[in-house]
Amino acid sequence: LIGITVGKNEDLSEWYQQTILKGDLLEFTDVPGCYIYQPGSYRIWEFIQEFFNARIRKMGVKNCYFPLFISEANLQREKDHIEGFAAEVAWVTKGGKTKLEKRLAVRPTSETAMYGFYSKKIRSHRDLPLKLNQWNNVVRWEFKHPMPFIRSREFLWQEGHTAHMTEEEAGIEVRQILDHYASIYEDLLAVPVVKGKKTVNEQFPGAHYTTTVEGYIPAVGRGIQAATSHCLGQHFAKMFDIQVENPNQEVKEGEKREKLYVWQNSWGFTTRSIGIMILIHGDDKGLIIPPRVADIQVAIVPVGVNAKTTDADREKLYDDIKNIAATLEEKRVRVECDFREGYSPGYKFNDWEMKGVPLRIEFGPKDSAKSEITFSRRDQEGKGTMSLSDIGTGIPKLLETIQSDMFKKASDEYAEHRKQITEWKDFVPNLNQKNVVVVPHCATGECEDEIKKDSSGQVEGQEVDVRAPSMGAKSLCIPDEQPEEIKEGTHCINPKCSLASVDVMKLMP
Ligand SMILES: O=C1CCCN[C@@H]1CCCn1cnc2cc(F)c(Cl)cc2c1=O
Ligand SMILES: [Mg+2]
Repeated sequence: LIGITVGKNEDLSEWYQQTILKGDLLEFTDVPGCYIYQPGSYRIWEFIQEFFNARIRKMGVKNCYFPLFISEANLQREKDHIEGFAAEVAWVTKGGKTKLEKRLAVRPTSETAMYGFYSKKIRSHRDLPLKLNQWNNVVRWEFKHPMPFIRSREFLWQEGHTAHMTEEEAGIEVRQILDHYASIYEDLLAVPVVKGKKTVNEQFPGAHYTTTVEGYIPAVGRGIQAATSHCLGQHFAKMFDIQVENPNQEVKEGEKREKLYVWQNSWGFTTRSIGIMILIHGDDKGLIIPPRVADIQVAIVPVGVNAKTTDADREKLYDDIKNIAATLEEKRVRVECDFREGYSPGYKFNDWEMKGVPLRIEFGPKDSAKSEITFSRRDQEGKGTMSLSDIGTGIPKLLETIQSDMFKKASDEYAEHRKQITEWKDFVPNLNQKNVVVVPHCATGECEDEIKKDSSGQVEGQEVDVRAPSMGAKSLCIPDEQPEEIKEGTHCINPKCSLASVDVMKLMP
């Protein structure tokens, strides 16, 4: 088992592929864009599910499951919703040898699979709010170059779909969910994100507005969409006839109540999050898994055992190691004792490093004599020691320190590469320095397109975006956190923009 043979900054996509394969997270198949999620990555997905399920349960969201296949009639219910997506839809046209009367779409997202049911289920305002979520897989027949976790033809996600009496109530939930998404990234995956709103160009056409959390991949030098929470407005309610009588209307005897369309939200978080975590935290030795999502948080490797070691001594050493593990497990630390025969400690160290295990403990006769352990953090060079009597409190604390140090390192790097500029002359050069920029912008679509055009060709030398060849700078979001004041008369970053002054700053990759 050899280590990663290429540097992360030398050849990112080769590094990434070796890191996820040798880290036993994922395996390729003979179907392009479809991957095997090995236990290592599926366990991370389970941590995310456990965390998010607890949050949404408190909000009254219930999990459910809708069919994988969507009739063409249903998919077509919302024309402009899918006209831009038609090329991505995968179809089933045969059952065995039998050609299907009507072909069936494999769900690319479940609005059209769910909202016919919503129309039936929601009869009166008393049926509101309706809040359903499903954990499932979706298929989108992407033609851009696939990248494991980041862009695949099939991926796992959760998709939440809610219906509310008012726009205000819907708006509150959109933001609550976005905060939970930010919390999954920051508190679980140690990945910093910027919360904001998508511009009209970048939002999902079926939405009233789209909020988003945007990550940043230092190795690529570009931002990445990390999760979205949309308010769909009444758009789908009109399409699927989801309406209730107005409960607040004053009506005279016998007068009919007016009907109101419900306000809907939909929100999604995908396995792309695992790829983002790998790309941000990994180093030249491969994976680094944040302790809160590490299946194995501590690997204990016996050292100083050799041919001269008597069986009795080795048994004694192994018993001591089992006691160390028991002490840690009592504190709910996830431990693995590596008693594999026939492998050197060095081999084992390399193996656990490639699997990204955040903390390694070595224990041998010398440590035993001093009643201490020797430890190595995966996120930092060097070794430390800790007396056996302290490990029950010291190791859990050390794991929490590793978690927060990983987050701080990534946050500092994101902040370092997020430049606030106001002059067009600084725009392209900053992209070339792997920065994302916060710029004054008029927020019009035309202006955005012009900037994209004016920053694509000229950006030679910019790292090729591992996700897709750079098509120029597209906007990531209008950050919630706006600079305290934007000086009066500040001009849109686009020198050709005809508007006099602007009042928003936008994050551009
Ligand atoms: O992003 C989310 C969160 C979770 C629920 N859905 C929304 C909107 C999804 C947009 N979108 C995204 N991709 C799509 C691809 C398709 F082939 C078709 Cl037919 C539709 C879509 C599509 O509507
Ligand atoms: Mg897409």
